[in-house]
Amino acid sequence: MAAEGDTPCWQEEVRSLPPVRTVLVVAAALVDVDGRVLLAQRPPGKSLAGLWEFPGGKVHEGETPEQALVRELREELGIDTASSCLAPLTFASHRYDGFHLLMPLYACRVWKGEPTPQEGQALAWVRPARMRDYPMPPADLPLVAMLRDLL
Ligand SMILES: Nc1nc2c([nH]c(=O)n2[C@H]2C[C@H](O)[C@@H](COP(=O)(O)OP(=O)(O)OP(=O)(O)O)O2)c(=O)[nH]1
Repeated sequence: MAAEGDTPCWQEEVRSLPPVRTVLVVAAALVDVDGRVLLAQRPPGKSLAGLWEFPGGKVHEGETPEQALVRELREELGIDTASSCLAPLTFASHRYDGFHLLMPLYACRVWKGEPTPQEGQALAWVRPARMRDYPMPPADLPLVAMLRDLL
């Protein structure tokens, strides 16, 4: 066993951080028949503008994560899917300034309609091996490595 003081994870743990609220955001890796994943670019004016993300958004009061994701995919991309078409894949847990993001990522391979930007955002179908070419929020970086193994 490594000594606690020698490991980077331990160093991070002992830093004293002020308490913040945890925000639950759900996201989808929409996977097409060629194994490509849909990324959306965050529009100007939003936090993390210009970075590429998995479609999704915040879970509202009273919603299940799956209901929230079905709603977000309809609102953002104009597609319909169902809770039963969402397979839990992995999650991100990341401290931002002012809040802590907890983001389950679901795989979705079945939906109705053609994903179309409903909010002016750019879309790109990207192979997991090419995602490094698309700058993503810091919370997403561990997910990219996992997607390469999981999909
Ligand atoms: N949908 C999505 N959000 C992500 C990803 N990675 C990541 O850090 N986020 C963050 C960005 C936002 O802070 C939050 C998603 O919030 P949102 O999409 O519902 O709302 P928003 O853009 O208005 O967010 P904000 O301006 O209030 O921060 O999660 C991702 O891959 N997909």
